[in-house]
Amino acid sequence: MVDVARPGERIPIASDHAGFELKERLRVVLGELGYEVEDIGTHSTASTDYPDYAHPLSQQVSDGAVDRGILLCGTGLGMSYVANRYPGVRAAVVWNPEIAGLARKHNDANVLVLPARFVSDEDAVAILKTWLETPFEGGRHGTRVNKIEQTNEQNGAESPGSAS
Ligand SMILES: O=C(CO)[C@H](O)[C@H](O)[C@H](O)COP(=O)(O)O
Repeated sequence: MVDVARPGERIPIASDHAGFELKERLRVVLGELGYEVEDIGTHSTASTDYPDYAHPLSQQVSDGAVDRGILLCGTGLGMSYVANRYPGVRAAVVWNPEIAGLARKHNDANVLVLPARFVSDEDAVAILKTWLETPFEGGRHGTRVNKIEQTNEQNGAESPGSAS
């Protein structure tokens, strides 16, 4: 589980070419909010492959080198596919501030994924601030989050077809 972001915290951010311009905007906002931004790239609008940027950021979050990270691509989907393959990563594609809050409150999302071609700069900033500042609620949600990476057997669920 991750706490709300703290001033001075190192936060990696990465995008493909479709998310580059919004990444540049959010880098400035993160700096203004007092965070240490690690820009993994990409560094232009030249066509790139999103996994090349999602993998290094997700590995850092999975390893515990950082508490959280931010990914951007056109739809957010490709970045989220990659990030959620990493143990301990809970990457949420978010397109409005309400979902940003719920991704933190209910899902303890530690990677924010923005669909850069489908959100305005204004909404993206509101989403980012909500995600950084909203605590996880724990309780029943903690029970559920803990089950994400457990197998059916560990969860005590009956395997499909096991009913006698
Ligand atoms: O999620 C994606 C791919 O699954 C992103 O939307 C990419 O940014 C998008 O596919 C890039 O498309 P392009 O036509 O190569 O610019």
